[in-house]
This record gives sequence, structure tokens and C-alpha cells, in this order.
Amino acid sequence: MAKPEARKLKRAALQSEAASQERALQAMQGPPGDAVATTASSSRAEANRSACDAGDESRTAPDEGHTAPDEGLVDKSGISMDDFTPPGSGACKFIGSLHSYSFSSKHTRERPPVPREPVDRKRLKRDTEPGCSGTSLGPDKGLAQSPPSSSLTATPQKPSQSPSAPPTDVTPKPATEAVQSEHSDASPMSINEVILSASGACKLIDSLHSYCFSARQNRSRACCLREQVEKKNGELRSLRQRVSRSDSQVRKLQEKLDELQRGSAPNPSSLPGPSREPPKMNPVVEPLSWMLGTWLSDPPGAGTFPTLQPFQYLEEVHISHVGQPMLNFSFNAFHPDTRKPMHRECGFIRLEPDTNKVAFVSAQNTGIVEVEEGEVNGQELCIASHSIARISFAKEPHVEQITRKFRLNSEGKLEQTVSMATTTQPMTQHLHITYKKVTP
Ligand code: HEM
Repeated sequence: MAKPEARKLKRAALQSEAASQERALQAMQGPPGDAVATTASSSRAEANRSACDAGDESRTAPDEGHTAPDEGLVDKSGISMDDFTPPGSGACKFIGSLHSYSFSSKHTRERPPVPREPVDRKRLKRDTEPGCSGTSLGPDKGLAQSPPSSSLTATPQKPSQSPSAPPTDVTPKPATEAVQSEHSDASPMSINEVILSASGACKLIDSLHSYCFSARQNRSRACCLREQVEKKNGELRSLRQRVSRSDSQVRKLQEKLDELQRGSAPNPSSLPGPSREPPKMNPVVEPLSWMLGTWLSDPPGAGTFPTLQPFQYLEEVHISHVGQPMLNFSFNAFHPDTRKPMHRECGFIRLEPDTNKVAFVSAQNTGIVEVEEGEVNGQELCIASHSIARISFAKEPHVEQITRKFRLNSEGKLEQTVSMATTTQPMTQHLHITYKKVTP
């Protein structure tokens, strides 16, 4: 009489399992946040409660690394259960629905027993109720030694036993008999198999949670890395912009420099060649090489003449050569206070080859052109006017004679002394100035 009732119970349990499995599949296929998710959430809580109901036996097996719900929802790594179940987490909802399936199966098993159920079977079910951790069994460890259990499907599979689990053939005798009896009724699964199936399912679900968590961690790391990459890209863009701006400034400066060099370069028609090398000094002018360079008055020049108030002036002197047998010069005087240009003259200094005879040719802004000749001796040049000409409207009194003396003093400074005679004054010193060299 008891066998038909048992078969009914088992059928009901299997139907319940099938329905739960279907719900799980729907949760997997359906969009996140739908009714299935809600069911999954509540089912997960129920599953947790179910595991709690199992008392100490439901605690996590140390070798499985996941946490029993009654351990304050925090595992040994300090990760809370909330980490596994973020709001709107489709994966966790799905996993929760799997718990729902597991719980539903368990709930079916926990229904009040049919009155005519054999006493042995009731005892067996009470003693062997598994928790969601799956590996903990009753205090007598009866079912830890049970035959292979099923997984999510009704197909019998090997149980997830710990390595230390004893062989399956030590199952207590009454339970073995009951299972054998049910197998002989052509039922697809025994009660033990159903129970262990739920246990295996819980393990699988927990491992899915573990997967879900690690995937979530990886996603979080990926997001973090992506943010860092974006930040670095931004910095790189900024640096590129700065480099580009710098390049532009360098280009502009280079253009300016080229322009200045073009402006200071001699007329292209007189360029000696493509080389920018300084021209080699003609040996003819070598006796005057001590005069070469750019010179600046130091101190200011002193102007005198019997008809004039003494005055001071600044003067810049350029004496150079371009490889020809002569020197080129320019003297440019300025007012010492206003820096206003004053007297200016330019010309050439020639040497008669193989002699120390010097010809000084000058054109002045006052309208005078003159030729002075003399001699160079060491680092001193003394010359006197050979001819003086002027413009027709030159200011009076006219200069009639001029003498000059250049020398390089013991300090390495260039000195010039100018004397003149006018139509009204005898030869008298008009200028004395000392220059310091500022460029070669
Ligand atoms: C070899 C070159 C120079 C010659 C032949 C020359 C000749 C003369 C002559 C003839 C006078 C008129 C003197 C008078 O009124 O009695 C004069 C005046 C004067 N010179 Fe020179 N001079 C020369 C260089 C300079 C230089 C380098 C300066 C520097 C600034 C200068 C500054 C003056 C001044 C300020 C006066 C008075 C105002 C004037 O008449 O413009 N001279 N010079």
C-alpha cells in the first residue's frame, strides 16, 4: 500500500523540480529586472534560509571556499554577499533563480510526509537533509557515504564528494534497501538521489556565484584600466598639443633668425661663395690686423677745439676685411645722453704691398671726403691729410688739414686722436677717444 504513495510523492517532487528548472531557464533567457528576477531574488533568500535551517550541517565545507548564509554574509576574504548580488545584476539574478530551483526541490522534499510513508524513509529524509553548501550532511554522516547523486537533471551522476569521503557501498542498510526498492519500481531517481541532486545543484550554483563574482571583479578591473588608459590618452593629447605649439614657436624663431641673417649678410652679388666661412685675410693688410674688430668707446670720447665748448661723445667702430688687400671701416658717433647720431664716416684703409705705407680714404656725413696717408709701425698708425674735398655748401669754417693717430695701447684698447686746422684755427687737437674691443 505504501509504494503507490511513495511513487506519487516522487513524481510530485520531480514535477516541482521540472517547474523550477523551467523557471531557471526563463530567468536565463528573459531580460534583467523582469518578474523572473524578482522571483530569483526572493528565492535566493529562501534558499539562504533553507541553508540556515540545516544548522551547523549547512556550513561551508572548508575546501569549497564559499560561505554559508548564516555566517554574517561575509566570507573569509571579507567580501560581503552584496558583492555577489549587485542591484540589477542579471548574472546573480540568474544564479539566484538556480537557487530557487534548488530550494523548490528541497521544499517539495520538506512537505509534510504522507501518513502512510514508511518510518524508515521519514527517518532517512530527516537525517540526510542537505544544506546548500552541499557537502555537509547529517551528524551521523549517513548520506556522505551514499551512492552517486544526480545533478540538475534526473540523470544520475557522481556526487561531489570530498576526497576523504568513504566509499559508497557503506550506505546504511535501510536506506539502501529503500533506494533499491524505488529503483525496482522503474522510478528515474531515488529520494537520496533527489536530495543529493539538490546538494550538487547548490554546489554548482555557488560555483556560479563564484564565477559571477570573479567576472565582476575582472569587469571592475577592466573599467579601472580603461579609465587609466583614457586619462593617459588625455595627457598624451595635451603633451602633443604642447609639443606642436613648441614646434610652431621654434619654426617662427628659426624664420626670424634666417631673416636677420639675410638682412645682415652682404649683398648676394658680392658673396664670395656658398660657404659662410669667414674670408681669409689678405696678407697685404696683415700689418693692420691689430685694428680689426668692433670697438666701442670706453670711456666716452672727448671733443675739443678753440672755438668749441668741450664735449663728449660715444662712438662705435667697425674695422673688417673681406679678403681683399684693404680694410673696411666705419665710425659712428652718438650723443652720450640722447644717443642721437652725430658725426659719421666710412671708408677704406689700404697698404702699399710690401711697404708700411698706408692710405686712409674717408667720406664723412659733413660733406667732406678726404685722403690721408702715413705709415704703420708696429701697432701704431700715423696719417695726415693728403687731399680734402667738400660739398659746395659745406659749413664754415672749413677744415684745411687733418692728422690722425691710431694705436693699440698696453691694455689692448684702441685709441684715436684727431687734430685739424681750419680756416680760422691752426692745427689743434679736436678729438681723443679710447675704444674697447667688443667682437673679434
Ligand atoms: C676727422 C673728422 C672731423 C673733422 C674733420 C671735423 C671738423 C670739424 C670742424 C671744421 C668743425 C667746426 C669748428 C669751428 O666751428 O670752429 C667741427 C665742429 C664740431 N665737431 Fe667735428 N670734425 C670731425 C669729427 C668729429 C667727430 C667725430 C665729432 C663727434 C661727435 C665731432 C663733433 C663736432 C662738434 C660737436 C662740433 C661743434 C658743432 C658743429 O660745428 O657742428 N667732430 N668739426
